[in-house]
Amino acid sequence: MNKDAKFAVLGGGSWATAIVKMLTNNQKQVGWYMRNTDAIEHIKTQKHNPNYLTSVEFKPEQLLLTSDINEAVDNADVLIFAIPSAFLVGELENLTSSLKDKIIFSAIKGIVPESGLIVGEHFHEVFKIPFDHIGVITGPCHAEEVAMERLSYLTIACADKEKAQLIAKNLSSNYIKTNISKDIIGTEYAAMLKNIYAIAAGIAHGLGYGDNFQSVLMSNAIREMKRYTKRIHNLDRNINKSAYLGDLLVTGYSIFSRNRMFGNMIGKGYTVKSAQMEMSMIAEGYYAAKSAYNIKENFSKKVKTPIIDAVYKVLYENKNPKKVFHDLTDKLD
Ligand SMILES: NC(=O)C1=CN([C@@H]2O[C@H](COP(=O)(O)OP(=O)(O)OC[C@H]3O[C@@H](n4cnc5c(N)ncnc54)[C@H](O)[C@@H]3O)[C@@H](O)[C@H]2O)C=CC1
Ligand SMILES: O=C(CO)COP(=O)(O)O
Repeated sequence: MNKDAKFAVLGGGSWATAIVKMLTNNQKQVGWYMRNTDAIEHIKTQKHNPNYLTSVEFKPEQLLLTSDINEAVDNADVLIFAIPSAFLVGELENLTSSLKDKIIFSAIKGIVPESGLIVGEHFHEVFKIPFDHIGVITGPCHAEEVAMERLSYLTIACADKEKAQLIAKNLSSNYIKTNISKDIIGTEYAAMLKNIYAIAAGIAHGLGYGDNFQSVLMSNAIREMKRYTKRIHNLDRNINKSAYLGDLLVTGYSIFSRNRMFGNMIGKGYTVKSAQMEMSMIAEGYYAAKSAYNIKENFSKKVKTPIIDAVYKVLYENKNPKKVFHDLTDKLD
């Protein structure tokens, strides 16, 4: 593993901006691909992303900004994808450069809707990237708190420990601590599932349920996550670790969570469409609810997922949230 590996971040949203900030603490130069050419010009002249985490100041000479995905890929060894899952396939359609020998890390917390695969699996299946060249960057970590340099912990999962250590080292700083993990499948599924549970927490809040119920919801959510991830990939994992329970809690409770915010609007009576239009950011759990529901419907041996089912009914079957959550309360303990 080349210790001088060059990094590129792909994406122009809040998480990509936060990751670039973390990397610039350790790398002389970081590649940064985003579609928006106006934003690129703004970063070059005004030193900050005009649309996301505007308080984060960059040194433009440290950034290799480009709106050409191939240029970013060609100039880097390690590619960190932070494009929302719903737009990943569209972005990858522009790719003509080879991904062979590249190390691909996903910071995306979702399922690729077109393939129904988590991002690592998608790169493995579609681009034939070997699993030891694929990894996951997960939280609990909100981009907004990285911008404020509030102490945060990341988990870096990869089958190849050396690669996980390299990524961890390059993201670390006085406000970022890192753990490494081998559970690439489990951490990725957990990161996708917790977004659905955060939507549930938001709906419950919007409907007027209080903290007492929220804690029961979260307690049931972690058990549901454990059952689901075990059925997907039966590994002896400690579901109480930060990458699983920690990420569920921060997304379920934080004021920065877009998934919770989205759910809250639904609980308050917004339609799905109007809630999405109201938000200038992505709630991955909206897409994940459909994919996670469809995946588990195809499990040969059924797994009990009352919370995913409830969110799916509200978002995709246009069922009344009040009635669905009333029914859900009888299924929790
Ligand atoms: N924001 C956070 O704190 C964290 C986010 N993540 C994950 O990072 C991924 C990216 O999310 P954020 O950066 O937070 O999103 P965001 O909501 O901040 O930004 C959305 C991004 O999507 C782009 N976009 C919008 N429409 C598009 C289209 N049609 N085609 C291509 N791109 C389009 C926007 O230009 C923008 O770059 C998600 O999977 C999210 O779950 C993971 C950990 C923390
Ligand atoms: O993954 C996250 C925190 O770890 C971000 O969650 P939201 O997308 O709900 O803001």
